[in-house]
Amino acid sequence: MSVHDANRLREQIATLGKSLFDRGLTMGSSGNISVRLDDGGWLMTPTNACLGRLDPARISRLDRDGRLLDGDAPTKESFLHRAMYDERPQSGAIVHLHSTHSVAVSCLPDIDPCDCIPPLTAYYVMRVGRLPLVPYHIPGDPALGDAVRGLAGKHSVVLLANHGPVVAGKNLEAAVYATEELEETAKLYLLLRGHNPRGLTPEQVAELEARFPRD
Ligand SMILES: O=C(CO)COP(=O)(O)O
Ligand SMILES: [Zn+2]
Repeated sequence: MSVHDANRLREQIATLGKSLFDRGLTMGSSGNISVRLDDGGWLMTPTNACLGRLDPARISRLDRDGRLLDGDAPTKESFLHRAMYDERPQSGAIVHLHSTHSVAVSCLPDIDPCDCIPPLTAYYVMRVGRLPLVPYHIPGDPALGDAVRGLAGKHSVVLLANHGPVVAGKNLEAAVYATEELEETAKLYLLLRGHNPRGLTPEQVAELEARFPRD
């Protein structure tokens, strides 16, 4: 990958990070973003950085073993990102946010831990699919990496209990789209609780999965 391409990815992380932050999809210095590089390494947002005010030049660049090559120290969730990439060779980017409605769902006592949100809409099925819950861990716990390993092969999106979503995509734009779709569907799910909503049928879900396979 040329320096020009790596710089373009740094700019894209900063631009999309600001877009997510400006729309209130994550607050303060919460959340982190990473992109896989051609050499097997990664760009990751620095720890304690605000996604709304990233300096592209200070974004952390790690080698394939996770060693910092340049930029500020990486997110404390770098273990989590790397575990997800290990299981998903098809994924080129990961977004983790503390998006309010998704976090709210992650705190509910009665959700199905294998499938936290029912298939309410077509785009939710197309972008997210079945959403498993990862048991609570303290942020930055390396054990969180091990906890997602078992799930990430089958699921591009997982929900960390009492914390927030982790979303992989084939590229950063795809990961951001899936994050947005999850947050809006979490909002719909909360709006509809107690209303006995009519979700998509298994046949409708199967048709979407055949026509619009997720990566
Ligand atoms: O969301 C976060 C932890 O889960 C933010 O952590 P970092 O600031 O280390 O990226
Ligand atoms: Zn977090």
